[in-house]
Amino acid sequence: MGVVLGPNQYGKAEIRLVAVRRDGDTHTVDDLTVGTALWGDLADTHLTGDNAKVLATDTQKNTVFAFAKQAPVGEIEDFALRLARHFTSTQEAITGARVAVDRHSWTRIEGNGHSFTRAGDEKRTTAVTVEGSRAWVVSGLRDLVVLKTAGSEFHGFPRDRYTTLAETTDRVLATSVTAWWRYQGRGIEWGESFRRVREILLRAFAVKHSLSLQQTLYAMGEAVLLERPEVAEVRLSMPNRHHFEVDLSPFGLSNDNEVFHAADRPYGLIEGSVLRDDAEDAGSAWRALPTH
Ligand SMILES: O=c1[nH]c(=O)c2[nH]c(=O)[nH]c2[nH]1
Repeated sequence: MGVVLGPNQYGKAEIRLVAVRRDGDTHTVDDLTVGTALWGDLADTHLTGDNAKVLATDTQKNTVFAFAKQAPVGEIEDFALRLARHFTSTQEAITGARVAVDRHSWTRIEGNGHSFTRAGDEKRTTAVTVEGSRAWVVSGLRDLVVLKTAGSEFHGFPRDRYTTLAETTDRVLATSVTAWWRYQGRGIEWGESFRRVREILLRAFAVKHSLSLQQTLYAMGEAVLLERPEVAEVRLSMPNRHHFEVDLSPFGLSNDNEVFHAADRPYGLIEGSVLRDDAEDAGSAWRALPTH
């Protein structure tokens, strides 16, 4: 029997970077979590411990901080592309790099140039992969929590001996959306595209009369692809945040779809991707994409 080294990569995960830019008393905060991953000719370190080709993960972390000083962070896609290209172009052994960035948003406290409030849990994300002269960009968002109190049904599912779930034609539908979308083409306005895709996802969630969260997922992905030519594929992960009608009959009260127990676990987890049938090949776009 022989043993060989399989696919591998290494980098620094969850680098917490906060960069403040000051324009007089008007300050801007870039609050990012950055992850790097490099791959290439790295058999030696695994097989013999020879580290001659291993750019230390500590150096990768330092590079992220230094880049934030040397130029404004700007759009997270551009920041990630600059870093990934730096690693692949300066280290001969490194043939590929993925840089993932989450942006945590801060909202200015009205009337004050240097005080902020955390805008909630939602994060804007990107994961950029560079191999040689090629680059792939997968951007998205995480923890966008949405809820609707009408326009959601769930029925017609099989009833076997273990089924207790009641059919419903009027339920509360809630989820925390994680979305990734893969870009194709050139000259993309990252910020504008992000804002438009986010709007489209929200509108589709709100407007689509839902017979299942799966149907809503497809409608959300489809809406993005119909309106945004720069997007080749959308992947969605949506936990079903169940809202169970509480039985108030022990208290002599009726419950006419008004009072719910919002259960946090377990939850249904509905995931899927929607793509153009003529999408550009995904190449290495999804390689090593962090899914947490
Ligand atoms: O939209 C839903 N999809 C399911 O697959 C499912 N399963 C379940 O118990 N409730 C729901 N709701």
